[in-house]
Amino acid sequence: MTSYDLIVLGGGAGGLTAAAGASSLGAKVALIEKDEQPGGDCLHFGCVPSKALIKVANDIYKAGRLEEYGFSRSGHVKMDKINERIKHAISSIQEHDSIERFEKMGVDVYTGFGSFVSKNEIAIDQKVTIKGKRIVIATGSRPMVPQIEGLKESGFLTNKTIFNLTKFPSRLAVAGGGPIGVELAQAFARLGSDVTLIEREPRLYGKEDSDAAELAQSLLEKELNLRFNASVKKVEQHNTEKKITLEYKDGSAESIFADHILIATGRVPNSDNLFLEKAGVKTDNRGMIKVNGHMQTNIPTIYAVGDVNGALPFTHVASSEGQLVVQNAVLGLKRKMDYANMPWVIYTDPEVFHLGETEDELKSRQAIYHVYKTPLNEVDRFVADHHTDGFVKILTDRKGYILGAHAVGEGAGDFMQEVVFAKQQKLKIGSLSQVVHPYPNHAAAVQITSNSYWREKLFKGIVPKILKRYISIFR
Ligand SMILES: Cc1cc2nc3c(=O)[nH]c(=O)nc-3n(C[C@H](O)[C@H](O)[C@H](O)COP(=O)(O)OP(=O)(O)OC[C@H]3O[C@@H](n4cnc5c(N)ncnc54)[C@H](O)[C@@H]3O)c2cc1C
Ligand SMILES: NC(=O)c1ccc[n+]([C@@H]2O[C@H](COP(=O)([O-])OP(=O)(O)OC[C@H]3O[C@@H](n4cnc5c(N)ncnc54)[C@H](O)[C@@H]3O)[C@@H](O)[C@H]2O)c1
Repeated sequence: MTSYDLIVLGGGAGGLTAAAGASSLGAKVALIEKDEQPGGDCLHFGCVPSKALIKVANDIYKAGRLEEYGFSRSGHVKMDKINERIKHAISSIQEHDSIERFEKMGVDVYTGFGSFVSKNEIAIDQKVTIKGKRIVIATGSRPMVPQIEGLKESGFLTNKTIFNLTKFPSRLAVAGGGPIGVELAQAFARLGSDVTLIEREPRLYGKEDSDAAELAQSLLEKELNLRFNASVKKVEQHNTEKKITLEYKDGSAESIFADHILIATGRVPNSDNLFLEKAGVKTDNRGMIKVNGHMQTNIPTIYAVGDVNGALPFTHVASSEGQLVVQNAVLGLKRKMDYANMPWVIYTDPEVFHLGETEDELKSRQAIYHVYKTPLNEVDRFVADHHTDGFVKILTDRKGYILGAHAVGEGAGDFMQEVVFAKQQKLKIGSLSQVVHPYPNHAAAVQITSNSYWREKLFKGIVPKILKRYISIFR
């Protein structure tokens, strides 16, 4: 039986980072991936195809605005051309995640389904068994499909199938208003679909700061048919269309009609079928493999990273956890994950940026905090661009240390990055004021927000009194 320093189960964002990192340090590493090509959900069915689709959708939508300047636009979306763009993005990025590249790094790549035989042995397709001193579970998650009458019989889409449509859906129903639901609903609406988004809760962007959620939702309302406090009760196929019966929390019902229904109601971890019980690894009642801050499961030599551990289901989180595991499992360090500095972005247009605590979270822990907020109509570049929907909001403690930062705005996912740096480096908000921003860039929104910290400091309290006195003496 071949023995390894590290076996990595799953070749997505988390697993690939762990395998590459461990191998670069000289460890003997095995990577097991069930699909033909590594890359995981993000590359094949998630971030990459969705962002390729969003780009096309936004380009087409914005081209429609050219009518304001006397241009005219006509025609229909060609699904095959969109699919080509998506496939091109996937195949170009696939090169970084290819089996060949990992083999060149010295990693032994096994293609097959891995499952536990014991706490240090993994069987691949129940044919070959390999041994590992340490094992990393990085098997990701899959769509959670609720039990809905007639859904399976009528057929439905998930993120695994929506990027392969051959015919453009003129009417699309989307169940679930989380990041997957809102991003794809807006993209299809901008391509020309009549989209109805069905959300069980009373609002969208449930994990976002209330100000950001409220604004982003009000903007989406202009493009989508939104149904709140509603879930899908029944789906019936009538010739080429689906009749979708919605049930509201107040007991009322409504029927809508669509060509397709996308299910985006959450995720389930890929922890079943791994025979975790043979290794003694425990999961919680949702099947998430619970880990401590060092990413260790209840069996200290077995680690779990990425969506499967249920912490934060994002690609950059899976990669950061994979990096940390290399330090702990290969170098024997005791590093801990720092989720407080983990940003995320919902790529609707405008984008919604999130870092650290929201104002609601600060209120509920009765923290003393300050709010510095700039609407984008006070930022020259956004005014010139005619993109003033949005704001930057930075929340600090009494001393000016950043507790949270939230923004809505075109490009917010990029222009807010300097706040992530400042928070991670434990810098005060005032330090962002001292960074020179070339006029008139978008990130100036951050500088203007931090300037208000200085204004408050200089023009309130004891400082203005001292200053006045000093100037009068100086005169
Ligand atoms: C539509 C969509 C859009 C998204 N957009 C973003 C985004 O913009 N930004 C962002 O940060 N996140 C985004 N995400 C989330 C992101 O895709 C996930 O958080 C990320 O892929 C998690 O990485 P992972 O390594 O945990 O799992 P995955 O990337 O899913 O990798 C798990 C791998 O394990 C393999 N596997 C599973 N079981 C076994 C087994 N028993 N044996 C062998 N191999 C196995 C799978 O085939 C897969 O390749 C998006 C998700 C979706 C669905
Ligand atoms: N831009 C990004 O970084 C990005 C994009 C897409 C996905 N993701 C990641 O993938 C994860 C999964 O995304 P998701 O949107 O599938 O899940 P989610 O759990 O974040 O959202 C699911 C939504 O569906 C609603 N819902 C659940 N059951 C329902 C029902 N029966 N009827 C109507 N609504 C229902 C929930 O209230 C929730 O709002 C996200 O949490 C996110 O971390 C990230």
